[in-house]
Amino acid sequence: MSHSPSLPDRPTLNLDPDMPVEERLAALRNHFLDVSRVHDELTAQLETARDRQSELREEVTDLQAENEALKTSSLYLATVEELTDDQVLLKQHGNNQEVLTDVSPRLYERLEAGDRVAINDSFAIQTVLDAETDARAQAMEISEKPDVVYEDIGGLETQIQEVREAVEDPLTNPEKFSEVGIDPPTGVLLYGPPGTGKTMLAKAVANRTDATFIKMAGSELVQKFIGEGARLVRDLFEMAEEREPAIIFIDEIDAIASKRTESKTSGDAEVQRTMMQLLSEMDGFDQRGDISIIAATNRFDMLDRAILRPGRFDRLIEVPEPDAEGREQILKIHTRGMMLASEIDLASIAADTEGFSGAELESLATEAGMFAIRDGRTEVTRADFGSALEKIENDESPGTPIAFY
Ligand SMILES: Nc1ncnc2c1ncn2[C@@H]1O[C@H](COP(=O)(O)OP(=O)(O)OP(=O)(O)O)[C@@H](O)[C@H]1O
Repeated sequence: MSHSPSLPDRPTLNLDPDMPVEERLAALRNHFLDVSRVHDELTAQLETARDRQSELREEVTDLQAENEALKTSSLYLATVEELTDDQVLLKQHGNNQEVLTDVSPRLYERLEAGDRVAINDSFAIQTVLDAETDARAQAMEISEKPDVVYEDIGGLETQIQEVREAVEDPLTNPEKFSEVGIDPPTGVLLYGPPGTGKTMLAKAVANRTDATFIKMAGSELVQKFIGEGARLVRDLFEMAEEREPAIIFIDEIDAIASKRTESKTSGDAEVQRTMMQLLSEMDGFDQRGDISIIAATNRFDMLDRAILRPGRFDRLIEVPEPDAEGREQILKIHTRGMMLASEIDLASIAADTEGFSGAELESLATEAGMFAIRDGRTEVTRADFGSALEKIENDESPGTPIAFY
């Protein structure tokens, strides 16, 4: 939309010195009138521009306020039920509570019944969710081809083998299963401590099978999108169907599938609904074709056993902390691109890092590299790894159960 109206023509004055005085005077008078008219026109245009400027300023202030509000708090989702003269009737998702709320004129103009909006604790509308900001897009991470390959994963040969059998084979050689007359596993659950490579395994199998990788974090389902969990789970499976072959990866599944707690708060009911939706999606799963589902958890002990029944997450794969050999392989992977001094023996660093996860070993290598940079070197030495170990040890809060030798 353009707001620059065309400028009036500049008045011209032709004075012939041979003209009689009266004619020249008349020409000058006309010119004066022309100039005054142009002046009035320009003044009017200036005023319009000023009005527009202050409108835009107001819009910026509104947007800044919206932006601040969005940054500061958790938001709840609601649907616009009805627009009254100057208020909006909303129905909050999750608890179906109906509220009448005031909105700024700018927002009011944008709203229609049926719109989904994010509201704060005092039911003020913070934003209207359109196609791009829809929770569905925000809650899921979709990647056509994740860039992790099996060779990037250290110390998990058995787990890689198991994941290949349980996920890769059903996608690439489904006849193997039909010939033997068995159903491939429905869901695979990877469990083990944080940072040990569970997400990497899921990404690598998606890379290998050219499947779309769709990740959703269980905690986000119930914390960030309050009232939306069940719908997002439904969307997740729909999205996978649209993009098959696909691998659905639900990280932190314990957030939606924990054993029931004693308390009966509305939060629990919401988590429960999300889990029920997941179970019903999985139960209707075998007609879905080329979709695999992998979940991960650090809290196997907390899981509701209902999700482990046959036909649900019926293949469990433990992804443990790496042993010394695993740590050496992981260090090898994460120092691949580094120039290591010849004195460095990764096996001995592996021996010194008992209790480290893959993610921690990766930070160790990065820290060692940082020490070399600080010292103006491109080659990384054994001493850099020593300093990195010390730094990580000091950064750990007291009582963190990581053993250093
Ligand atoms: N076995 C491994 N081999 C190589 N790198 C690893 C390994 N495990 C972890 N890493 C490194 O740590 C990072 C985090 O790993 P990943 O996200 O796969 O862990 P996770 O088990 O899914 O953790 P969380 O349970 O916290 O989600 C990886 O990007 C990788 O750089």
